Amino acid sequence: MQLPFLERWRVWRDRKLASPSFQRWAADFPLTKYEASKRARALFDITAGFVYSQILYGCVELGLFDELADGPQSADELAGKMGMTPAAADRFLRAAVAIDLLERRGNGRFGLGKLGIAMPGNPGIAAMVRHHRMLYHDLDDPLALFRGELSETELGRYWSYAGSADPAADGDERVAEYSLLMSASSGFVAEDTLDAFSLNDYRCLMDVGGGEGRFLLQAAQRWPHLQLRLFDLPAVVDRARERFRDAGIEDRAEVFGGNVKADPLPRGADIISLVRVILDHNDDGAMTILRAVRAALEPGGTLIITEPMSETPGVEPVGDAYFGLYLLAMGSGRTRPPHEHRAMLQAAGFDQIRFVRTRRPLQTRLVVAKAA
Ligand SMILES: CC(C)=CCC/C(C)=C/CC/C(C)=C/C=C/C(C)=C/C=C/C=C(C)/C=C/C=C(C)/C=C/C=C(C)/C=C/CC(C)(C)O
Ligand SMILES: C[S@@+](CC[C@H](N)C(=O)[O-])C[C@H]1O[C@@H](n2cnc3c(N)ncnc32)[C@H](O)[C@@H]1O
Repeated sequence: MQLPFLERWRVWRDRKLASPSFQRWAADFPLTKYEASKRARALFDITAGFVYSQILYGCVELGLFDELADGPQSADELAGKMGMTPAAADRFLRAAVAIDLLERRGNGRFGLGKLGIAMPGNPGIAAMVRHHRMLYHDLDDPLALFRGELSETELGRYWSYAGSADPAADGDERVAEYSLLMSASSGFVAEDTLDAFSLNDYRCLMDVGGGEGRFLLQAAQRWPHLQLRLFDLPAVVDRARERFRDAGIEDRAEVFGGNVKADPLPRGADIISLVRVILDHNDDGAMTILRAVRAALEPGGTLIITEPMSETPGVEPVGDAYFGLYLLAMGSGRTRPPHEHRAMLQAAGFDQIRFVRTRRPLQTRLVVAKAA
């Protein structure tokens, strides 16, 4: 069959672009050389990505960002703390400078660079970086992961509920680690969501899959009239209860332990939140959760879903490449594009579905819906 004209033109163009002689020409020609070098650099950075990640990991493991937050130091001063010879320390520090984690200062000293500067104030990022060792391990043979040839993955073990037939039976030690990581990293998600959507007109917020309660703690601070409820697996809610006690809000915050896929949710909240919850579940599980939420709301009650999504303009690699592979390694769930969220919400009995702009769509996107 003859291809349409546009397709034939694309085939011709791609053959041309693929040829090394054209690439050499394009790298010299004034009108194409900027784009040519941009593309070469982008492919190089993808190739080198793991190396850059390991440098970041090394900085975090060595506590370099906190160490240098108090002022710059030389390689000689840092070498002992890094457990390296001064020459090795110098090589490591130069590598970190090259990717903007650190910066050269006067007298051969090293300080925080324009990317590293964000690290000391955001300990959640360091926790995230550390736990990526498991992901790198699971991705050692990416095709084996896609072909389902790995009998077990490190991330699957870590996120115990992901592969568990009865997640509510999981013990304390299995949930402690991931709950802490989520709590440490939930700052941006909670802040950006609550800045984008006011809860001023609501009476009772129930956070389903609320982890250690960081989202509710932030909501409690902003809206002192709000009653709070947290629903999560039994071993997780024990940790949330402690947090609420420490924050002195135990009289406003009730906790409920259970399995959202099997147990009915308590009724009475006029708004329910699902924060980084739906993406963890395959379509059947996600629909079960949405239906359980619908059943817990009166008609007109509100649901907010806040999580990273697929097909997010400007940050496409985060939804599809990063979380796509992360969730595959975890053993369940996927990021979904907005139109799939909409269709699932409609099928679960919601209407007036709207997407609300968030500050950093890379971290989280927000959809609001009403129980029909
Ligand atoms: C000074 C002049 C001339 C100009 C100013 C220039 C300027 C604009 C400077 C800005 C400086 C500044 C304020 C920088 C701030 C930087 C920040 C806040 C950086 C934040 C970085 C955040 C990162 C790297 C977050 C990473 C998050 C990750 C990897 C999240 C992973 C989440 C996972 C794995 C979640 C799992 C949950 C599950 C299981 C999927 O449900
Ligand atoms: C990715 S974490 C998000 C935690 C928190 N919302 C946040 O953003 O930091 C997913 C949460 O859902 C909870 N969860 C997973 N499966 C569940 C189930 N079947 N029933 C109740 N909670 C569940 C987990 O225990 C965990 O706290």
